[in-house]
Amino acid sequence: MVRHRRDPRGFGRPYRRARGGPSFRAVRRRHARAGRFRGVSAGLSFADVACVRGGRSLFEGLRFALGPGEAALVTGPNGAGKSSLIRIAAGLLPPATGRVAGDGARALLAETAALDPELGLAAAVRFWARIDGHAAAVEAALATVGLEKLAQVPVRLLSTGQRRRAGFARVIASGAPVWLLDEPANGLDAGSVRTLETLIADHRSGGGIALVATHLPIALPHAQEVRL
Ligand SMILES: Nc1ncnc2c1ncn2[C@@H]1O[C@H](COP(=O)(O)OP(=O)(O)OP(=O)(O)O)[C@@H](O)[C@H]1O
Repeated sequence: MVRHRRDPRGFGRPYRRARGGPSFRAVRRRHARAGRFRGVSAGLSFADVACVRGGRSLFEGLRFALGPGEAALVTGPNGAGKSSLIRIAAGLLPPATGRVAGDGARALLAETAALDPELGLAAAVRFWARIDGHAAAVEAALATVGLEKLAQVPVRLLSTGQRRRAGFARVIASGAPVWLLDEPANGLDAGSVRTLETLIADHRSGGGIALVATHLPIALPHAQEVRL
């Protein structure tokens, strides 16, 4: 007899494992983890923000507001200022004018993963997770991005896509409700992009926020579009 179990993500239909897809237990675990922001307020807003770099105005009057479970997709041609916008959101670059406000810790996935190349992967991610007070979250974060078998491998030996996923593990392990993702799909194969989309969806369904700058297609259902 086939036992149908309700989809743990609450889609109201039985969970059917796709070929090569995650097991029921894995999905349920991931979903439970993603639910950790319920009841915690998260927010991110830009009010009339302008950005000037090297004396050149990149954008001005930028406004948007994200609440729990929401996402924004930042798009635009090369040099439009997508990375600059993410850096402003992360507090690494001051806006020329306007105000950025929000609730909850922010985690940044930038072009470089900022992981010590000489350390083993788990140790390198743990370095940041400790600072964020979530050292115990590293193992699960590596498993979530499918890198658990490479935990002892020095970061410098990882492939481009693996390094990207390692950066994502760092974001997950931070426990921050606000994710700032700069070109998260760069270097990822098609399967890893699907995983990335699922992780962002899980994060949002748990009340997290995602601000995503990308020039590659990423499915972000019901996201606001910020076009530069
Ligand atoms: N530190 C800096 N000093 C001066 N100008 C800078 C600095 N960093 C970036 N810029 C300029 O700001 C502009 C926007 O750069 P940014 O990286 O934000 O664009 P982007 O939209 O992310 O581009 P891409 O799609 O190519 O990644 C570029 O013209 C870049 O040369």
